[in-house]
Amino acid sequence: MGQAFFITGTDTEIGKTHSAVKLTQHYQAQGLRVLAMKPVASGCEVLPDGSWHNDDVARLCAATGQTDTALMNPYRFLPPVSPHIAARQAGVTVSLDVLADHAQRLAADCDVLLVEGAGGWMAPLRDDCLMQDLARHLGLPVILVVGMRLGCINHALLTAQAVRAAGCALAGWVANRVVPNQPAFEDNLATLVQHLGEPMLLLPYEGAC
Ligand SMILES: Nc1ncnc2c1ncn2[C@@H]1O[C@H](COP(=O)(O)OP(=O)(O)OP(=O)(O)O)[C@@H](O)[C@H]1O
Ligand SMILES: C[C@H](N)[C@H](N)CCCCCC(=O)O
Ligand SMILES: [Mg+2]
Repeated sequence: MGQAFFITGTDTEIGKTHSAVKLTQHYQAQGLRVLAMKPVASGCEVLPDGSWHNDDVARLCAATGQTDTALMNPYRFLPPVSPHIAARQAGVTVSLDVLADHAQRLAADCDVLLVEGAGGWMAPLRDDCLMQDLARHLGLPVILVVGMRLGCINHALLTAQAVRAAGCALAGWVANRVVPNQPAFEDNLATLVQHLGEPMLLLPYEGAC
């Protein structure tokens, strides 16, 4: 069994999936076999042929070559809302043990497993369970994706502090440029480096990708 990481972010829609795809390519370039997991996907659609589609699942599978979406994404919900609300509306209770079982099966089959959370570190999975509880239950070191834009220093440092307070290891962070010209980008980056160390990856702004 190889390495596995839990990918969290400074917010929703700041590039966790984008970064997971880039990390996948980064490890693949080293000759490593990478698999991905999206434990809970809210914001799905049913296609005309009756199959379910979720953007994150599709992008991760395209990057890794996975086809067994039920294994890598055990819980999927239609509305694009917080997982705990989507699950409640569907009458489903998200089980950390089920997710750990899927993660173990995937990890056994690869060199690097990337598990992408939903939303940020404290996005709820149930009324009594946050994303951080899943990361801790899986026992995974955490990669923090920072969406580089105004406000991200505060969000990044709060998240890093919360990761450590939860007893999880912060394995590293990714600087993901989500806006084309962040004012004083270099100074923002230097401040994050001062507190978090050098990023694992620095991802450029790619326009609408
Ligand atoms: N470096 C980048 N340059 C340009 N666009 C980006 C970049 N990173 C992310 N985006 C875009 O921002 C949007 C959100 O990115 P992404 O889906 O990776 O976020 P996320 O954190 O995974 O969101 P969620 O919480 O829904 O899982 C997407 O449309 C994506 O293409
Ligand atoms: C639907 C969306 N794209 C994400 N997958 C879920 C974001 C959950 C955020 C919860 C919150 O912190 O308010
Ligand atoms: Mg995502």
